[in-house]
Amino acid sequence: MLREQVKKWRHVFKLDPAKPITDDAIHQIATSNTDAIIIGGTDDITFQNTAYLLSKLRNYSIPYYQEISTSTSLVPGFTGYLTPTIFNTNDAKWILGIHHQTIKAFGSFIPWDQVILEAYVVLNPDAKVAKRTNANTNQQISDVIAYARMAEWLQIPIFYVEYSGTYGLVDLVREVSPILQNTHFCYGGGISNQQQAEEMAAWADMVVVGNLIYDDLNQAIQTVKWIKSIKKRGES
Ligand SMILES: CC(C)=CCC/C(C)=C/CC/C(C)=C/CC/C(C)=C/CC/C(C)=C/CC/C(C)=C/CC/C(C)=C/COP(=O)(O)OP(=O)(O)O
Ligand SMILES: O=P(O)(O)OC[C@@H](O)CO
Ligand SMILES: [Mg+2]
Repeated sequence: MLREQVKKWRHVFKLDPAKPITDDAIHQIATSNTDAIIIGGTDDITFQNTAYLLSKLRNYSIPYYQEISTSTSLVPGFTGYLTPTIFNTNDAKWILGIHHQTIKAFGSFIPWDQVILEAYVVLNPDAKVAKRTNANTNQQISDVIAYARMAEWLQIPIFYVEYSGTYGLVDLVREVSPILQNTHFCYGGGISNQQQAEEMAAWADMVVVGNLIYDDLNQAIQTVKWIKSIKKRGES
């Protein structure tokens, strides 16, 4: 089951189809010992730019997942599909509304064993994803803990604390960490150096590195060893 594979991920790179990247950079990412590559972003994601990245990644044995942000950019051929639901918005369309429309359109063609739900809590008010989804980013730690409990209750495979574009609150990640037992705890946002990578890896099950790929590829590649060398919570 893909869902069981995903729960083993410790380090993941997120490639943005809207950003140019060289074949050499893709090669370095795909052979970096990361656990998986996610392809996704908020703006300017198209079938064409997603299919282009998929065509490059097909040369490698690493799992590659599409994180679906629009139904028109869905591309067949990925190892699996990550489907976000935004917990901290009042706008129902980003919770399960667009999902309903997409499921209605695709009907029996959906490969359900490849589709994995991610419960997002979006916390950087300046991120495009926060603006797009009308996220209520002004959350207390106790609010995020309650969202984490909901993800466990609903048996959602991934709980994603998303600070896209900025480094988040370690205290928040530390306090949410023990709540999640069966749901995989993902942190993403602003990882750009060893200290940040290690701090978040101590509490999150999985850390996502995105922008650093485009800002400083060599440093991004190093995050794999930094994150994987840290024992995560509960490990002796
Ligand atoms: C044939 C085939 C491939 C079939 C597969 C069909 C399939 C998998 C169906 C699944 C059905 C389903 C449930 C689909 C969901 C459809 C959908 C579009 C849902 C909406 C998802 C959603 C809430 C999107 C909001 C945006 C978002 C959360 C994007 C995720 C990526 C992300 C957080 C990027 C970070 O963005 P940011 O850094 O802010 O911005 P930039 O990177 O652009 O700067
Ligand atoms: O791009 P950064 O800030 O590294 O964030 C990674 C990921 O969580 C974005 O969805
Ligand atoms: Mg981004």
